Amino acid sequence: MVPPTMTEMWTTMGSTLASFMFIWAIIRQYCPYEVRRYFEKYTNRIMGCFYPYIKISIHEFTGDRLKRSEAYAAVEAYLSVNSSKTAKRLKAEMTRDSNNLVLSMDEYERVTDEFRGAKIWWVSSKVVSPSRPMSYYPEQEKRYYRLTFHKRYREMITEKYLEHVVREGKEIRMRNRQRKLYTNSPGYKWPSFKQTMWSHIVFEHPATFETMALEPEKKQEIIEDLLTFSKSKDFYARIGKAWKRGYLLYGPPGTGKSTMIAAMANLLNYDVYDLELTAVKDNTELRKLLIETTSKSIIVIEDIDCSLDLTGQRKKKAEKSSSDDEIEKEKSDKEISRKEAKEDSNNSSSSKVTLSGLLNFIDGLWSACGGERLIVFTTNYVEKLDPALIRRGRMDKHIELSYCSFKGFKVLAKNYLRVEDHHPMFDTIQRLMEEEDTNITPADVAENLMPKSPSDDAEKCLTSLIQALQETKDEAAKRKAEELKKDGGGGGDDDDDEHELVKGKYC
Ligand SMILES: Nc1ncnc2c1ncn2[C@@H]1O[C@H](COP(=O)(O)OP(=O)(O)OP(=O)(O)O)[C@@H](O)[C@H]1O
Repeated sequence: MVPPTMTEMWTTMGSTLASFMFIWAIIRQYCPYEVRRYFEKYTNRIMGCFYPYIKISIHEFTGDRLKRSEAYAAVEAYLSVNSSKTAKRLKAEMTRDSNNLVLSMDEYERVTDEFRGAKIWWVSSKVVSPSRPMSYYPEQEKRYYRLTFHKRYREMITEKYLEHVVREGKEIRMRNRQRKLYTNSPGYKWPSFKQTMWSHIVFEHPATFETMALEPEKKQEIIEDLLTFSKSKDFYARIGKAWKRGYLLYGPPGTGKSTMIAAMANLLNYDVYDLELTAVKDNTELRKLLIETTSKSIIVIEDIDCSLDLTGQRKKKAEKSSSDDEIEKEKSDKEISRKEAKEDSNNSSSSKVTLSGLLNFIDGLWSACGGERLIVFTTNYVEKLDPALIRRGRMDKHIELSYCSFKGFKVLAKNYLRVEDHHPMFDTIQRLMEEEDTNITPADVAENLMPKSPSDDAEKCLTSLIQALQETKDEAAKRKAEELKKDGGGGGDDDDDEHELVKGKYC
C-alpha cells in the first residue's frame, strides 16, 4: 500500500475533526441533557488516556447554594487583575461589597498565567442545568473557573500555585472591599433577642495621617509602628504571640484621638468596630461580640474611663488597708483578674462588664481568635485607668495627643487655608502658641481656620485664630491670679473641685 502523503493526512484529519464537530454540535443542540452528560463523561475518559494535561475546576457554588464559594471569589479577584491585562472580553461589575467597578473575565474567555516556569491556562465557563419538569425554578447556570496545566507540574500547581492564587485573590478582595464601621446596638426587644449585636455602615472617614496636626517625627513613628505590625504575620507566628497590638490614645478632648483612629483605619485598610461598653450587658455578651469581629480590624473603646468602673474596684481594695495595697502591688495582673472574676460570678445576675472581663478578653479569648487586629482605648484621664489595663503587652503603645503645637498648626493651615510655607501672621501665632499658658486644642484651631462665609480669606481666619489664642492666654492668666489669691487666703485643697469640674466637662 502506498503511504499517504502529508497533504492527504491533513485532509483526512481535517475532515474527521469536522465530522466530529458536526456530530458534537448536533448532540449539543438536540440531545437531552442526560445523554449529553453521558457522552461527555465517556469522551473525557477516553481523552484522559492520551491527554497530558490536568484540569481543575473551581465552582461558584458548592453544596450549600446560598453561599458563594470563597475559593471561587478569590480566583475571580486574582484573575481580575491578571485577565484585565490580557483578556479581550471582560465584564465590569459593581458588587455590593466593593468600592469600584471590578473587572473579570467574561464567559468562555481564556487567559494564560505563568508560575515558576509553568504555564497555566484559565477559562471561565458555565454549565446550564435545565429546569426540572413541573419545577417552579427556571434553568440554573453554574459558573466555574477551570485551570489546565501539564501533568508534570501537578505537585507544584496543587501545592503552591493554588495557594498563591487564593492568597493573592483574598488580598485583592480585601483591598477592593468597602470598609465598614460597626457599632454595637441593642437587639430587638423580643425577650430572646435582647443581647446587643453589631450593625454597620460604610466607613468613609477622610482623615489621614497627612491631614493630622501632629509633630512630623511623632507621626512618622506611629505610621512605622502600624505598618510594621501589619507586615508582621510571620514574626508573630514565630514568637508564638497572637497577631494583635494595643494602642492607648490619651489627651484632652479635641486633640484628635478619634481622628487618629480613622487615620489608622485608612492607613491599614481596616474595618472599625466601635464598641460601646455601656450597652453591653455582661462579660458573656462582651465575649460574644468580640468573637464576631473579623480580621483586619480596629476594635475601639472610646473614653474607657467613662465606660467602665475601672477605679471603683481597685479603690475599694485600696481603702481596706495600706498593707493590703502593698501586697496588691506585688500580685500579678492575672491574679487580680482572677479574684475579680470570682467576685463577678458571685453577683452575676446583674453584673455589667468588668475590668476582669475585659482583661480576660484581651489576654485570653481574643488571642485565640487569630487574625490581624488592633485594639484602641481612648481616654481623657490616663491617670484614672487601672495600671493592669494599660500595662505593656495589653496596651503596647501609649500615644499622648496634646494641645496644638506650631508645627501642628502649620499642617492645619495647609489643609484649611492652603497656606503652605509662610505667612506674615505666622510669627505672632508661633509666639502665642509657644507661650506656656496658651493651650489650644487642634479642634479649636481647626474651628478658627474654617471659613465662615465665601468671602473669608486666609487673613480673616488667621486673625480669628490669633484672637482665640489671645483669649486663651488671658483666661489662663486670670485663672492663675485667682488660684494665687485663693492659696494666699488659705483656700485649702481645691484640686479635687477643679478636677471634678473638668471631669464634668470631659465625660
Ligand atoms: N490632631 C488633629 N489633627 C487634625 N484635626 C484635628 C486634630 N485634633 C482634632 N482635630 C479636629 O477636631 C475635631 C475633633 O477631634 P476628635 O474628635 O478627633 O478629638 P478627640 O480627641 O477624639 O475628642 P474627644 O476626647 O472629645 O472624643 C476633628 O473632627 C478634627 O476636625
